[in-house]
Amino acid sequence: MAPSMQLAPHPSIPKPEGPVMVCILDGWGVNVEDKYNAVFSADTPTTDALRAVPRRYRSVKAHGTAVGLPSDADMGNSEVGHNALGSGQVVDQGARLVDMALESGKMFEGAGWKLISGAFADHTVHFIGLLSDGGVHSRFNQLIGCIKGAVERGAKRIRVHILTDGRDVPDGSSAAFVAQLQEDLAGLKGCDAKIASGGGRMNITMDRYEADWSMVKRGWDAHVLGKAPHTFKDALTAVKTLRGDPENPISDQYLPAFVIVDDDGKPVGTIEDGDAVVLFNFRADRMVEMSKAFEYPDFDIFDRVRYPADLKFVGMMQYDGDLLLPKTYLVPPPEIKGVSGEYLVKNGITTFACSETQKFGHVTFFWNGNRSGYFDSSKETYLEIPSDNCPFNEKPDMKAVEIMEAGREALRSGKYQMVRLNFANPDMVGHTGDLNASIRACAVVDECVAELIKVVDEVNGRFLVTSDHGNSDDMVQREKKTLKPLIDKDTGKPMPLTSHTLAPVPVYIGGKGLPANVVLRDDLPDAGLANITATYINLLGLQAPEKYKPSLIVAE
Ligand SMILES: O=C(O)[C@@H](CO)OP(=O)(O)O
Ligand SMILES: [Mn+2]
Ligand SMILES: [Mn+2]
Repeated sequence: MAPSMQLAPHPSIPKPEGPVMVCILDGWGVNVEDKYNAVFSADTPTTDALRAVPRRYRSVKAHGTAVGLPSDADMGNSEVGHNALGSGQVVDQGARLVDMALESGKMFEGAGWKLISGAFADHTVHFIGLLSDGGVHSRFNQLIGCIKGAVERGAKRIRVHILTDGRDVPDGSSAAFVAQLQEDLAGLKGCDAKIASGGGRMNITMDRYEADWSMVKRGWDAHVLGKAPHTFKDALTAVKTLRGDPENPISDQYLPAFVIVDDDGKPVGTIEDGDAVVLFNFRADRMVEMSKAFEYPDFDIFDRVRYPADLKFVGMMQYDGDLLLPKTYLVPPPEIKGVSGEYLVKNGITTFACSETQKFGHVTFFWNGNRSGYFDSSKETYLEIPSDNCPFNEKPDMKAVEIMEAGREALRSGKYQMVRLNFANPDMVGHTGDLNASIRACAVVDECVAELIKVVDEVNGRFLVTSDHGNSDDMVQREKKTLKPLIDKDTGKPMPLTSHTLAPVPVYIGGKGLPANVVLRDDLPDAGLANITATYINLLGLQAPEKYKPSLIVAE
Protein backbone atom coordinates (compact mmCIF):
# COMPACT_ATOMS: atom_id res chain seq x y z
CA MET A 1 0.00 0.00 0.00
CA ALA A 2 1.17 3.51 -0.73
CA PRO A 3 2.27 4.81 2.68
CA SER A 4 0.16 7.88 2.07
CA MET A 5 -2.98 5.74 2.12
CA GLN A 6 -2.31 4.23 5.52
CA LEU A 7 -4.66 5.53 8.17
CA ALA A 8 -3.16 5.75 11.67
CA PRO A 9 -5.11 4.58 14.69
CA HIS A 10 -7.04 7.41 16.30
CA PRO A 11 -5.15 8.64 19.36
CA SER A 12 -8.18 8.78 21.64
CA ILE A 13 -11.02 6.86 19.98
CA PRO A 14 -10.35 3.11 20.18
CA LYS A 15 -11.36 0.66 17.46
CA PRO A 16 -14.91 -0.54 17.99
CA GLU A 17 -15.65 -4.13 18.90
CA GLY A 18 -18.57 -4.25 16.49
CA PRO A 19 -19.22 -2.59 13.11
CA VAL A 20 -19.90 1.05 12.34
CA MET A 21 -23.23 1.68 10.63
CA VAL A 22 -23.77 4.77 8.50
CA CYS A 23 -27.40 5.32 7.52
CA ILE A 24 -28.45 7.93 5.01
CA LEU A 25 -32.09 8.91 5.26
CA ASP A 26 -32.35 10.32 1.73
CA GLY A 27 -34.21 13.62 1.62
CA TRP A 28 -34.66 14.04 5.41
CA GLY A 29 -33.92 17.65 6.42
CA VAL A 30 -34.32 19.79 9.52
CA ASN A 31 -36.86 22.49 8.67
CA VAL A 32 -39.76 24.72 9.75
CA GLU A 33 -41.82 22.74 12.24
CA ASP A 34 -45.38 22.77 11.00
CA LYS A 35 -47.83 20.33 9.52
CA TYR A 36 -46.36 20.57 6.02
CA ASN A 37 -43.05 19.22 7.29
CA ALA A 38 -43.52 15.46 6.85
CA VAL A 39 -40.42 14.66 8.90
CA PHE A 40 -41.80 16.72 11.79
CA SER A 41 -45.40 15.50 11.39
CA ALA A 42 -44.55 11.83 11.16
CA ASP A 43 -44.46 9.60 14.18
CA THR A 44 -40.68 9.28 14.63
CA PRO A 45 -39.96 8.18 18.20
CA THR A 46 -36.50 6.87 17.37
CA THR A 47 -34.98 9.91 15.74
CA ASP A 48 -36.81 12.12 18.28
CA ALA A 49 -35.04 10.26 21.05
CA LEU A 50 -31.69 10.46 19.25
CA ARG A 51 -32.14 14.18 18.87
CA ALA A 52 -32.57 14.56 22.61
CA VAL A 53 -29.21 12.96 23.47
CA PRO A 54 -26.90 15.76 24.59
CA ARG A 55 -23.89 16.37 22.36
CA ARG A 56 -24.74 13.49 20.06
CA TYR A 57 -27.03 15.34 17.72
CA ARG A 58 -26.42 18.31 15.46
CA SER A 59 -27.25 19.41 11.94
CA VAL A 60 -24.91 20.14 9.02
CA LYS A 61 -25.23 22.08 5.78
CA ALA A 62 -26.27 20.09 2.73
CA HIS A 63 -26.81 22.71 0.04
CA GLY A 64 -25.09 25.43 -1.96
CA THR A 65 -21.40 26.19 -1.75
CA ALA A 66 -21.01 23.79 1.22
CA VAL A 67 -21.40 20.93 -1.30
CA GLY A 68 -19.70 22.55 -4.32
CA LEU A 69 -22.75 24.11 -5.98
CA PRO A 70 -22.57 27.54 -7.63
CA SER A 71 -24.46 29.48 -4.96
CA ASP A 72 -26.24 29.17 -1.65
CA ALA A 73 -29.54 29.48 -3.50
CA ASP A 74 -28.92 25.97 -4.89
CA MET A 75 -30.66 23.16 -3.07
CA GLY A 76 -28.68 20.04 -2.37
CA ASN A 77 -29.14 16.81 -4.26
CA SER A 78 -28.10 13.18 -4.04
CA GLU A 79 -25.17 13.39 -6.40
CA VAL A 80 -23.34 16.23 -4.70
CA GLY A 81 -24.52 15.06 -1.26
CA HIS A 82 -23.16 11.54 -1.60
CA ASN A 83 -19.99 12.83 -3.28
CA ALA A 84 -19.34 14.97 -0.18
CA LEU A 85 -20.35 12.24 2.28
CA GLY A 86 -18.05 9.69 0.69
CA SER A 87 -15.06 11.87 -0.12
CA GLY A 88 -14.70 14.27 2.80
CA GLN A 89 -14.04 17.04 0.28
CA VAL A 90 -15.94 19.85 -1.37
CA VAL A 91 -15.27 19.96 -5.10
CA ASP A 92 -16.73 22.20 -7.77
CA GLN A 93 -19.69 20.25 -9.08
CA GLY A 94 -21.06 19.87 -12.62
CA ALA A 95 -23.42 22.83 -12.38
CA ARG A 96 -20.52 25.11 -11.53
CA LEU A 97 -18.08 23.57 -14.01
CA VAL A 98 -20.49 24.15 -16.89
CA ASP A 99 -21.07 27.76 -15.78
CA MET A 100 -17.33 28.33 -15.75
CA ALA A 101 -16.79 26.66 -19.14
CA LEU A 102 -19.45 28.90 -20.67
CA GLU A 103 -18.08 32.04 -19.03
CA SER A 104 -14.47 31.37 -20.02
CA GLY A 105 -15.39 30.10 -23.48
CA LYS A 106 -13.61 26.77 -22.81
CA MET A 107 -16.88 25.06 -23.70
CA PHE A 108 -16.29 26.01 -27.32
CA GLU A 109 -12.69 24.87 -27.52
CA GLY A 110 -12.68 21.22 -26.48
CA ALA A 111 -13.00 17.93 -28.34
CA GLY A 112 -16.75 17.72 -27.70
CA TRP A 113 -17.47 21.04 -29.32
CA LYS A 114 -15.20 20.20 -32.23
CA LEU A 115 -17.15 17.01 -32.84
CA ILE A 116 -20.58 18.63 -32.90
CA SER A 117 -19.40 21.55 -34.99
CA GLY A 118 -19.00 19.03 -37.82
CA ALA A 119 -22.79 19.15 -38.11
CA PHE A 120 -23.21 22.95 -38.02
CA ALA A 121 -23.14 23.64 -41.75
CA ASP A 122 -25.17 20.83 -43.30
CA HIS A 123 -26.86 18.89 -40.54
CA THR A 124 -28.96 19.36 -37.44
CA VAL A 125 -27.69 19.81 -33.89
CA HIS A 126 -30.06 18.20 -31.37
CA PHE A 127 -30.13 19.13 -27.69
CA ILE A 128 -31.81 16.63 -25.37
CA GLY A 129 -32.28 17.27 -21.66
CA LEU A 130 -34.24 18.50 -18.68
CA LEU A 131 -35.91 21.84 -19.32
CA SER A 132 -35.92 23.84 -16.10
CA ASP A 133 -33.72 25.96 -13.91
CA GLY A 134 -33.69 23.39 -11.11
CA GLY A 135 -29.91 23.12 -11.28
CA VAL A 136 -29.88 19.47 -10.16
CA HIS A 137 -29.48 17.86 -13.59
CA SER A 138 -29.35 20.82 -15.94
CA ARG A 139 -30.03 24.53 -16.12
CA PHE A 140 -32.07 26.50 -18.64
CA ASN A 141 -29.48 29.26 -19.05
CA GLN A 142 -26.77 26.71 -19.78
CA LEU A 143 -28.89 25.24 -22.58
CA ILE A 144 -29.39 28.70 -24.03
CA GLY A 145 -25.66 29.43 -23.65
CA CYS A 146 -24.81 26.33 -25.69
CA ILE A 147 -27.45 27.03 -28.34
CA LYS A 148 -26.31 30.62 -28.76
CA GLY A 149 -22.70 29.45 -28.90
CA ALA A 150 -23.61 27.04 -31.68
CA VAL A 151 -25.51 29.63 -33.68
CA GLU A 152 -22.69 32.17 -33.35
CA ARG A 153 -20.35 29.50 -34.67
CA GLY A 154 -22.44 28.65 -37.70
CA ALA A 155 -25.10 26.11 -36.70
CA LYS A 156 -27.91 26.33 -39.23
CA ARG A 157 -30.48 23.94 -37.82
CA ILE A 158 -31.17 23.19 -34.16
CA ARG A 159 -33.77 20.91 -32.59
CA VAL A 160 -34.45 20.73 -28.88
CA HIS A 161 -35.94 17.65 -27.26
CA ILE A 162 -37.33 18.64 -23.90
CA LEU A 163 -37.97 16.71 -20.72
CA THR A 164 -40.48 18.48 -18.55
CA ASP A 165 -39.50 18.75 -14.90
CA GLY A 166 -41.97 19.49 -12.07
CA ARG A 167 -39.60 17.76 -9.64
CA ASP A 168 -36.72 20.20 -9.12
CA VAL A 169 -39.07 23.12 -9.83
CA PRO A 170 -42.78 23.54 -9.02
CA ASP A 171 -45.12 21.23 -10.84
CA GLY A 172 -46.93 23.13 -13.59
CA SER A 173 -43.97 25.39 -14.30
CA SER A 174 -43.04 23.55 -17.50
CA ALA A 175 -45.36 25.60 -19.67
CA ALA A 176 -43.45 28.74 -18.72
CA PHE A 177 -40.09 27.15 -19.54
CA VAL A 178 -41.43 25.95 -22.89
CA ALA A 179 -42.80 29.41 -23.71
CA GLN A 180 -39.47 30.98 -22.81
CA LEU A 181 -37.55 28.47 -24.90
CA GLN A 182 -39.81 29.04 -27.89
CA GLU A 183 -39.26 32.77 -27.58
CA ASP A 184 -35.50 32.34 -27.31
CA LEU A 185 -35.36 29.98 -30.29
CA ALA A 186 -37.50 32.32 -32.40
CA GLY A 187 -35.07 35.14 -31.64
CA LEU A 188 -32.06 33.33 -33.08
CA LYS A 189 -30.84 34.92 -36.30
CA GLY A 190 -29.82 32.79 -39.26
CA CYS A 191 -30.78 29.49 -37.68
CA ASP A 192 -33.85 27.31 -38.00
CA ALA A 193 -34.40 26.32 -34.36
CA LYS A 194 -37.41 24.47 -32.95
CA ILE A 195 -38.59 22.17 -30.22
CA ALA A 196 -38.94 18.70 -31.77
CA SER A 197 -40.15 16.28 -29.10
CA GLY A 198 -40.61 15.88 -25.39
CA GLY A 199 -42.22 14.23 -22.42
CA GLY A 200 -42.08 14.07 -18.62
CA ARG A 201 -38.74 13.26 -17.02
CA MET A 202 -40.21 10.38 -15.04
CA ASN A 203 -41.88 8.95 -18.12
CA ILE A 204 -39.25 9.12 -20.83
CA THR A 205 -35.47 9.19 -21.30
CA MET A 206 -34.31 9.91 -17.73
CA ASP A 207 -34.42 6.46 -16.13
CA ARG A 208 -31.57 5.60 -13.80
CA TYR A 209 -29.80 2.49 -12.54
CA GLU A 210 -31.71 0.42 -15.10
CA ALA A 211 -34.90 0.66 -13.06
CA ASP A 212 -37.06 0.82 -16.19
CA TRP A 213 -35.48 0.71 -19.64
CA SER A 214 -38.87 1.19 -21.28
CA MET A 215 -38.59 4.87 -20.29
CA VAL A 216 -35.45 5.15 -22.39
CA LYS A 217 -37.10 3.40 -25.31
CA ARG A 218 -40.01 5.85 -25.23
CA GLY A 219 -37.45 8.65 -25.28
CA TRP A 220 -35.54 7.12 -28.20
CA ASP A 221 -38.74 6.65 -30.17
CA ALA A 222 -39.77 10.27 -29.67
CA HIS A 223 -36.40 12.01 -30.04
CA VAL A 224 -34.76 9.86 -32.71
CA LEU A 225 -37.58 8.21 -34.65
CA GLY A 226 -40.22 10.93 -34.24
CA LYS A 227 -42.74 8.42 -32.86
CA ALA A 228 -44.91 9.08 -29.82
CA PRO A 229 -48.50 8.56 -28.69
CA HIS A 230 -49.19 12.28 -29.15
CA THR A 231 -48.35 14.73 -31.91
CA PHE A 232 -48.75 18.50 -31.82
CA LYS A 233 -47.78 21.39 -34.02
CA ASP A 234 -46.48 23.35 -31.10
CA ALA A 235 -44.75 22.39 -27.85
CA LEU A 236 -46.58 24.85 -25.63
CA THR A 237 -49.91 23.44 -26.78
CA ALA A 238 -48.49 19.96 -26.22
CA VAL A 239 -47.55 20.59 -22.60
CA LYS A 240 -50.74 22.46 -21.76
CA THR A 241 -52.98 19.86 -23.42
CA LEU A 242 -51.21 16.85 -21.98
CA ARG A 243 -51.52 18.16 -18.44
CA GLY A 244 -55.26 17.69 -18.85
CA ASP A 245 -57.83 18.74 -16.28
CA PRO A 246 -56.48 21.78 -14.36
CA GLU A 247 -58.28 20.55 -11.23
CA ASN A 248 -56.45 17.25 -11.43
CA PRO A 249 -53.54 17.65 -13.85
CA ILE A 250 -50.97 15.07 -14.88
CA SER A 251 -47.72 16.13 -13.26
CA ASP A 252 -45.03 17.66 -15.46
CA GLN A 253 -42.84 14.77 -14.29
CA TYR A 254 -45.12 12.21 -15.92
CA LEU A 255 -46.32 13.88 -19.14
CA PRO A 256 -46.56 11.33 -21.95
CA ALA A 257 -44.17 11.50 -24.87
CA PHE A 258 -45.02 13.84 -27.73
CA VAL A 259 -43.58 14.77 -31.10
CA ILE A 260 -43.89 18.10 -32.89
CA VAL A 261 -45.06 17.77 -36.49
CA ASP A 262 -45.39 20.15 -39.45
CA ASP A 263 -48.55 20.94 -41.43
CA ASP A 264 -48.23 17.62 -43.26
CA GLY A 265 -48.00 15.68 -40.02
CA LYS A 266 -44.28 15.01 -40.48
CA PRO A 267 -42.02 15.18 -37.39
CA VAL A 268 -39.97 18.38 -37.47
CA GLY A 269 -36.85 16.97 -35.88
CA THR A 270 -35.99 13.29 -36.14
CA ILE A 271 -32.33 12.47 -35.64
CA GLU A 272 -30.73 11.63 -38.97
CA ASP A 273 -27.40 10.41 -40.34
CA GLY A 274 -24.64 12.94 -39.78
CA ASP A 275 -26.53 14.92 -37.13
CA ALA A 276 -25.04 16.01 -33.81
CA VAL A 277 -26.67 15.13 -30.48
CA VAL A 278 -25.90 16.87 -27.19
CA LEU A 279 -27.30 15.52 -23.94
CA PHE A 280 -27.29 18.78 -22.05
CA ASN A 281 -27.76 17.45 -18.50
CA PHE A 282 -24.57 17.64 -16.46
CA ARG A 283 -25.62 15.09 -13.88
CA ALA A 284 -24.78 11.48 -14.57
CA ASP A 285 -27.27 9.01 -13.14
CA ARG A 286 -30.22 9.73 -15.41
CA MET A 287 -28.15 10.13 -18.58
CA VAL A 288 -26.16 6.88 -18.53
CA GLU A 289 -28.79 4.70 -20.18
CA MET A 290 -29.62 7.10 -23.00
CA SER A 291 -25.89 7.59 -23.54
CA LYS A 292 -25.48 3.86 -24.03
CA ALA A 293 -28.28 3.82 -26.59
CA PHE A 294 -26.58 6.63 -28.56
CA GLU A 295 -23.00 5.55 -28.10
CA TYR A 296 -22.92 1.80 -28.52
CA PRO A 297 -23.38 0.63 -32.13
CA ASP A 298 -24.28 -2.89 -30.98
CA PHE A 299 -26.63 -1.82 -28.18
CA ASP A 300 -29.37 -4.44 -27.82
CA ILE A 301 -31.39 -3.69 -24.70
CA PHE A 302 -34.28 -2.48 -26.83
CA ASP A 303 -34.77 -2.31 -30.57
CA ARG A 304 -33.66 1.12 -31.71
CA VAL A 305 -35.24 0.41 -35.14
CA ARG A 306 -32.92 2.93 -36.77
CA TYR A 307 -29.45 3.92 -35.65
CA PRO A 308 -28.26 7.08 -37.39
CA ALA A 309 -24.90 6.71 -39.13
CA ASP A 310 -22.05 9.14 -38.52
CA LEU A 311 -23.72 10.47 -35.39
CA LYS A 312 -21.79 13.17 -33.56
CA PHE A 313 -22.83 12.35 -30.04
CA VAL A 314 -21.63 14.17 -26.89
CA GLY A 315 -22.68 14.56 -23.28
CA MET A 316 -22.50 17.83 -21.41
CA MET A 317 -20.13 15.82 -19.21
CA GLN A 318 -18.66 12.38 -19.21
CA TYR A 319 -21.26 10.50 -17.19
CA ASP A 320 -19.19 7.45 -16.31
CA GLY A 321 -15.44 7.77 -16.07
CA ASP A 322 -14.91 4.00 -15.83
CA LEU A 323 -16.97 3.14 -18.87
CA LEU A 324 -15.69 6.33 -20.55
CA LEU A 325 -19.28 7.10 -21.39
CA PRO A 326 -19.74 9.08 -23.51
CA LYS A 327 -16.33 9.07 -25.11
CA THR A 328 -16.73 12.69 -26.11
CA TYR A 329 -18.15 15.44 -23.92
CA LEU A 330 -18.31 19.20 -23.65
CA VAL A 331 -17.02 19.79 -20.11
CA PRO A 332 -14.73 17.55 -18.06
CA PRO A 333 -16.53 16.28 -14.94
CA PRO A 334 -15.35 16.95 -11.38
CA GLU A 335 -12.40 14.82 -10.40
CA ILE A 336 -12.85 13.43 -6.93
CA LYS A 337 -9.71 11.75 -5.66
CA GLY A 338 -8.85 9.83 -2.51
CA VAL A 339 -12.41 8.97 -1.50
CA SER A 340 -13.07 7.15 1.75
CA GLY A 341 -14.07 3.89 0.06
CA GLU A 342 -10.59 3.56 -1.38
CA TYR A 343 -8.95 4.34 1.96
CA LEU A 344 -11.13 1.74 3.65
CA VAL A 345 -10.18 -1.16 1.41
CA LYS A 346 -6.51 -0.16 1.49
CA ASN A 347 -6.66 -0.29 5.28
CA GLY A 348 -8.32 -3.68 5.28
CA ILE A 349 -11.75 -2.46 6.38
CA THR A 350 -14.62 -4.58 5.09
CA THR A 351 -17.78 -2.81 3.89
CA PHE A 352 -21.36 -3.71 3.13
CA ALA A 353 -23.36 -1.11 1.17
CA CYS A 354 -27.03 -1.47 0.32
CA SER A 355 -30.00 0.42 -1.02
CA GLU A 356 -32.86 -0.19 -3.39
CA THR A 357 -32.49 0.41 -7.13
CA GLN A 358 -33.51 4.07 -7.05
CA LYS A 359 -30.65 4.91 -4.68
CA PHE A 360 -28.25 2.06 -5.28
CA GLY A 361 -25.85 4.10 -7.40
CA HIS A 362 -26.06 6.89 -4.85
CA VAL A 363 -24.65 4.78 -2.04
CA THR A 364 -22.02 3.18 -4.34
CA PHE A 365 -21.20 5.20 -7.50
CA PHE A 366 -21.79 8.71 -6.10
CA TRP A 367 -20.41 7.77 -2.66
CA ASN A 368 -17.22 6.56 -4.37
CA GLY A 369 -16.70 9.85 -6.24
CA ASN A 370 -18.55 8.74 -9.40
CA ARG A 371 -16.79 5.41 -9.82
CA SER A 372 -18.49 2.22 -10.95
CA GLY A 373 -17.85 -1.08 -9.26
CA TYR A 374 -15.71 -2.10 -6.34
CA PHE A 375 -12.35 -0.80 -5.20
CA ASP A 376 -11.67 -4.31 -3.92
CA SER A 377 -14.35 -6.95 -4.25
CA SER A 378 -12.73 -9.10 -1.58
CA LYS A 379 -13.45 -6.40 0.99
CA GLU A 380 -16.72 -4.92 -0.26
CA THR A 381 -20.23 -6.22 -0.88
CA TYR A 382 -22.80 -4.02 -2.61
CA LEU A 383 -26.40 -5.21 -2.51
CA GLU A 384 -29.15 -3.74 -4.67
CA ILE A 385 -32.74 -4.46 -3.69
CA PRO A 386 -35.02 -4.02 -6.74
CA SER A 387 -37.31 -0.99 -6.38
CA ASP A 388 -41.00 -1.06 -7.21
CA ASN A 389 -41.96 0.47 -10.55
CA CYS A 390 -44.78 2.79 -9.54
CA PRO A 391 -45.32 6.34 -8.34
CA PHE A 392 -43.86 6.01 -4.88
CA ASN A 393 -46.72 7.73 -3.04
CA GLU A 394 -48.69 4.58 -3.89
CA LYS A 395 -46.18 2.49 -1.94
CA PRO A 396 -44.46 4.86 0.49
CA ASP A 397 -42.83 2.01 2.41
CA MET A 398 -40.81 1.28 -0.73
CA LYS A 399 -38.13 -1.29 0.15
CA ALA A 400 -37.20 0.18 3.54
CA VAL A 401 -37.93 -2.99 5.47
CA GLU A 402 -35.94 -5.12 3.05
CA ILE A 403 -32.97 -2.74 3.29
CA MET A 404 -33.24 -2.77 7.07
CA GLU A 405 -33.29 -6.58 7.09
CA ALA A 406 -30.26 -6.76 4.81
CA GLY A 407 -28.46 -4.25 7.03
CA ARG A 408 -29.37 -6.19 10.16
CA GLU A 409 -27.98 -9.38 8.68
CA ALA A 410 -24.76 -7.65 7.62
CA LEU A 411 -24.30 -6.17 11.08
CA ARG A 412 -24.79 -9.54 12.74
CA SER A 413 -22.69 -11.48 10.23
CA GLY A 414 -19.36 -10.45 11.70
CA LYS A 415 -18.12 -10.03 8.13
CA TYR A 416 -18.23 -6.26 7.89
CA GLN A 417 -16.60 -3.46 9.83
CA MET A 418 -18.69 -0.88 8.06
CA VAL A 419 -22.34 -1.11 7.01
CA ARG A 420 -23.67 1.70 4.82
CA LEU A 421 -27.36 1.96 3.99
CA ASN A 422 -29.50 4.46 2.11
CA PHE A 423 -33.25 4.69 2.72
CA ALA A 424 -34.89 6.23 -0.35
CA ASN A 425 -38.35 6.96 1.05
CA PRO A 426 -38.27 10.57 2.32
CA ASP A 427 -36.78 11.60 -1.00
CA MET A 428 -38.63 9.52 -3.56
CA VAL A 429 -42.01 9.92 -1.89
CA GLY A 430 -41.31 13.58 -1.15
CA HIS A 431 -40.86 14.17 -4.89
CA THR A 432 -44.47 13.15 -5.49
CA GLY A 433 -45.67 16.16 -3.48
CA ASP A 434 -48.01 13.87 -1.52
CA LEU A 435 -47.87 15.03 2.11
CA ASN A 436 -49.62 12.07 3.72
CA ALA A 437 -47.56 9.52 1.81
CA SER A 438 -44.39 11.41 2.79
CA ILE A 439 -45.41 11.31 6.44
CA ARG A 440 -45.74 7.55 6.14
CA ALA A 441 -42.36 7.41 4.33
CA CYS A 442 -40.64 9.14 7.25
CA ALA A 443 -42.39 6.98 9.83
CA VAL A 444 -41.36 3.71 8.22
CA VAL A 445 -37.76 4.86 7.95
CA ASP A 446 -37.77 5.82 11.62
CA GLU A 447 -39.02 2.31 12.47
CA CYS A 448 -36.21 0.80 10.41
CA VAL A 449 -33.61 2.95 12.16
CA ALA A 450 -34.95 1.67 15.49
CA GLU A 451 -34.51 -1.94 14.41
CA LEU A 452 -31.00 -1.30 13.14
CA ILE A 453 -29.87 0.50 16.27
CA LYS A 454 -31.04 -2.45 18.36
CA VAL A 455 -28.70 -4.66 16.38
CA VAL A 456 -25.83 -2.15 16.50
CA ASP A 457 -26.17 -2.29 20.30
CA GLU A 458 -26.38 -6.06 20.28
CA VAL A 459 -23.00 -6.29 18.48
CA ASN A 460 -21.37 -3.45 20.42
CA GLY A 461 -21.19 -1.28 17.34
CA ARG A 462 -21.47 2.44 16.64
CA PHE A 463 -23.75 4.37 14.35
CA LEU A 464 -23.98 7.63 12.46
CA VAL A 465 -27.40 8.43 11.02
CA THR A 466 -27.68 11.35 8.63
CA SER A 467 -29.08 12.48 5.30
CA ASP A 468 -27.88 13.92 1.99
CA HIS A 469 -30.28 16.89 1.56
CA GLY A 470 -33.78 17.97 2.49
CA ASN A 471 -37.01 17.00 0.73
CA SER A 472 -39.82 15.61 2.93
CA ASP A 473 -39.12 18.30 5.50
CA ASP A 474 -41.14 20.76 3.42
CA MET A 475 -44.03 19.64 1.26
CA VAL A 476 -45.57 23.00 0.43
CA GLN A 477 -44.56 26.06 -1.58
CA ARG A 478 -44.38 29.11 0.67
CA GLU A 479 -44.41 32.88 0.55
CA LYS A 480 -40.77 33.88 0.84
CA LYS A 481 -41.12 36.26 3.79
CA THR A 482 -43.94 34.92 5.93
CA LEU A 483 -43.41 31.24 5.06
CA LYS A 484 -47.20 30.92 4.74
CA PRO A 485 -48.27 28.20 2.26
CA LEU A 486 -49.11 29.45 -1.22
CA ILE A 487 -52.67 28.60 -2.21
CA ASP A 488 -53.56 27.39 -5.70
CA LYS A 489 -56.15 29.72 -7.26
CA ASP A 490 -57.85 26.90 -9.17
CA THR A 491 -58.15 24.34 -6.42
CA GLY A 492 -58.03 26.49 -3.26
CA LYS A 493 -55.48 24.01 -1.86
CA PRO A 494 -51.89 24.65 -0.72
CA MET A 495 -49.44 24.20 -3.61
CA PRO A 496 -47.31 21.08 -3.12
CA LEU A 497 -43.54 21.27 -3.11
CA THR A 498 -41.98 18.38 -5.03
CA SER A 499 -38.35 19.50 -4.92
CA HIS A 500 -35.48 19.15 -2.49
CA THR A 501 -35.09 21.90 0.09
CA LEU A 502 -32.25 24.09 1.30
CA ALA A 503 -32.54 22.63 4.78
CA PRO A 504 -29.60 21.32 6.78
CA VAL A 505 -29.63 17.63 7.67
CA PRO A 506 -29.31 15.86 11.01
CA VAL A 507 -26.33 13.94 12.31
CA TYR A 508 -27.05 11.49 15.12
CA ILE A 509 -24.25 9.41 16.60
CA GLY A 510 -24.30 6.68 19.21
CA GLY A 511 -24.32 2.95 19.81
CA LYS A 512 -23.37 0.78 22.74
CA GLY A 513 -19.83 0.50 21.43
CA LEU A 514 -19.26 4.25 21.44
CA PRO A 515 -17.31 5.35 24.51
CA ALA A 516 -19.24 7.83 26.64
CA ASN A 517 -16.54 10.48 26.22
CA VAL A 518 -16.96 10.63 22.42
CA VAL A 519 -19.14 13.62 21.63
CA LEU A 520 -19.80 16.14 18.89
CA ARG A 521 -17.51 19.13 18.85
CA ASP A 522 -19.10 22.51 19.29
CA ASP A 523 -16.52 24.54 17.38
CA LEU A 524 -17.64 23.74 13.82
CA PRO A 525 -20.91 25.64 13.47
CA ASP A 526 -20.63 25.82 9.67
CA ALA A 527 -19.86 22.16 9.06
CA GLY A 528 -21.36 20.45 6.04
CA LEU A 529 -21.82 16.97 4.66
CA ALA A 530 -18.12 16.63 3.83
CA ASN A 531 -17.31 16.76 7.55
CA ILE A 532 -19.18 13.50 8.02
CA THR A 533 -16.55 11.40 6.24
CA ALA A 534 -13.77 12.04 8.77
CA THR A 535 -16.36 11.53 11.49
CA TYR A 536 -17.26 8.03 10.43
CA ILE A 537 -13.60 7.14 9.88
CA ASN A 538 -12.95 8.24 13.47
CA LEU A 539 -15.85 6.04 14.60
CA LEU A 540 -13.86 3.17 13.05
CA GLY A 541 -11.02 4.08 15.41
CA LEU A 542 -8.90 5.59 12.64
CA GLN A 543 -7.59 9.04 11.83
CA ALA A 544 -8.97 10.53 8.66
CA PRO A 545 -6.78 11.66 5.74
CA GLU A 546 -5.47 15.14 6.30
CA LYS A 547 -7.11 16.68 3.28
CA TYR A 548 -10.58 15.76 4.54
CA LYS A 549 -12.82 18.31 6.20
CA PRO A 550 -12.45 18.05 9.97
CA SER A 551 -14.26 15.40 11.96
CA LEU A 552 -17.31 16.42 13.93
CA ILE A 553 -16.37 14.34 16.97
CA VAL A 554 -13.85 14.42 19.76
CA ALA A 555 -13.02 12.20 22.75
CA GLU A 556 -13.12 14.40 25.80
O1 LIG B 1 -34.70 12.23 -8.75
C1 LIG B 1 -33.70 12.90 -9.07
O2 LIG B 1 -33.09 12.74 -10.12
C2 LIG B 1 -33.21 13.99 -8.14
C3 LIG B 1 -34.07 15.19 -8.31
O3 LIG B 1 -33.95 15.70 -9.59
O4 LIG B 1 -33.25 13.56 -6.81
P1 LIG B 1 -31.94 12.97 -6.07
O5 LIG B 1 -30.88 14.01 -6.16
O6 LIG B 1 -32.41 12.79 -4.64
O7 LIG B 1 -31.59 11.70 -6.71
MN1 LIG C 1 -30.93 12.23 -2.18
MN1 LIG D 1 -34.40 13.58 -4.78
